[in-house]
Amino acid sequence: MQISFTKMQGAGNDFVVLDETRGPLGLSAAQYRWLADRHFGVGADQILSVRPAPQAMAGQVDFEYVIHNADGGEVEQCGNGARCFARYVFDKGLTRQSRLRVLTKAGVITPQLQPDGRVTVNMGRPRLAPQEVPFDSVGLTAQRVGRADVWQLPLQGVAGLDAVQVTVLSMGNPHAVQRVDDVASAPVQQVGAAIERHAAFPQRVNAGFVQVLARDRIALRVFERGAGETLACGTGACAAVVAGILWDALDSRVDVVTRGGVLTIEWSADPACDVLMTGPAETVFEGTVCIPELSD
Ligand SMILES: N[C@@H](CCC[C@H](N)C(=O)O)C(=O)O
Repeated sequence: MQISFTKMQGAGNDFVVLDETRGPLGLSAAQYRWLADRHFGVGADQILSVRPAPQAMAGQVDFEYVIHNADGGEVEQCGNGARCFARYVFDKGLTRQSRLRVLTKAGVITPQLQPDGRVTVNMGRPRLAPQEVPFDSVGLTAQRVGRADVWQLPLQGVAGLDAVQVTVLSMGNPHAVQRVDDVASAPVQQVGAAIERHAAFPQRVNAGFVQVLARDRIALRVFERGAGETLACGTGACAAVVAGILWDALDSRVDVVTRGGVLTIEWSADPACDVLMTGPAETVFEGTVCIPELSD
């Protein structure tokens, strides 16, 4: 099957974007994996499928978008992807609105194109209750840091560590955030992979490593569920800032320095309030590709 695609990136987190506004392409998980493969396919951290608003929600949302990780699994939310999505539908002439209501698996988000080319997305409220992550805290102990629970997560000797301390929350997708002294030398690969598949996270988890540089600036690396370490993770940046504010280590507007660029996150510290994320979203190239017949 031959398909057209657009390659995009937001702070170096890269995407293959597929236009499914005229009907679903019906790709299998193996075909998503193939598209994401950097050696045999196009190469991406995630695949974004752009769909029309479902009929039952016409008038309430403008579009729907579906996210698949590089491992082929469908997931709930993607911050950098949400910005690329908004840039894509506007630049392709699929809408003339600069503010959109977009249905995702985790609910409705509202991206807004900014005059400087960046995109701000209202990512909704953070979900802090363990069952909403989901996070199975049975048998684990927590300590209170500021207003956050910091859980002792056993690792059984991964990277020489018995346990790591994480704050757990959902931005529509699950995150476990830990504070480190030096993010550059943090064992993100080994510890991130162990946290991603830790038994306490029944749907696996994205693992964030945060170095607090100032009350309005952090450095962040994220080992993403289903994709490994990426150059930036938008929901990971939101989760890190929410955790840092709850630890009383950050103010309400924070620049997040990732390996691929800077994202600005705003949150008022009220759990009922939404998190705002602002950052870049750019098209890299367009192409067509012949996808092999692959089933799972
Ligand atoms: N890169 C994304 C997050 C993509 C999904 C994530 N790997 C998950 O499995 O939840 C972002 O920018 O938020």
